[in-house]
Amino acid sequence: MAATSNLPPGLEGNYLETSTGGDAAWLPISVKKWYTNAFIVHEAVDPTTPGKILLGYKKRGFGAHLYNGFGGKVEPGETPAQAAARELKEECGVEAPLQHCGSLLFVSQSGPEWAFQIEVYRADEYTGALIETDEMRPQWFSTTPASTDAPAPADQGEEELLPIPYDTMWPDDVYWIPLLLSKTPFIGRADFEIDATGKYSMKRWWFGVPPS
Ligand SMILES: Nc1[nH]c(=O)nc2c1ncn2[C@H]1C[C@H](O)[C@@H](COP(=O)(O)OP(=O)(O)OP(=O)(O)O)O1
Repeated sequence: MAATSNLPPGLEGNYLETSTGGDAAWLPISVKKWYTNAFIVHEAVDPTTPGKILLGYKKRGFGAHLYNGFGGKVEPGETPAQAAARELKEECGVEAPLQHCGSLLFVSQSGPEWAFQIEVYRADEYTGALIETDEMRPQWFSTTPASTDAPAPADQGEEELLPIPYDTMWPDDVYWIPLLLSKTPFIGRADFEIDATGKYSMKRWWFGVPPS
């Protein structure tokens, strides 16, 4: 991993680069808005009980038709941790002992002028019953990478899960979800351009982890 000399503007601290790309100039940051994103992850127990991650299919609004964690705006008077817990409950009905695991900065100039500061949380367990809401349809995915030859789960009443659907997620997710899964703290920044069809494409990105 490379040293931190190329940390993008808007990120601070001592971090080692894990991935970077794109050759556009970093966009200026005007208004920063705080958001949250929360994930439930069940670790693999053994080869027949692989790990799984809970994602939600966003049914409307920003990021509609993409799978993501559960989250939204931090409201005035709330801490990001409080907002993460509230959004998780509102969007899929459950409560969880969320732990902060990463901070992400997403910047775009085309469309509404925004810089999203997203605090990312993860929990190993949850309480309550998962429900589909107007905003999100929850779905479990396997955390076993699609390319490995791991055996399919044994037929013990366990549903067979699809791999994480990176093709139907924000394009930055593939760079930091593996860090979330391995419980490695992370930070990152990604700059986006919106094309004529309204699709966000990533023009420059950088992700990193603290030195071990
Ligand atoms: N590039 C990106 N990659 C990613 O993985 N998640 C992103 C992202 N850009 C935004 N998000 C997440 C953060 C947050 O969980 C969600 C946006 O939240 P919402 O659409 O729920 O926000 P709203 O403005 O609707 O807020 P609420 O009304 O409070 O839910 O999208």
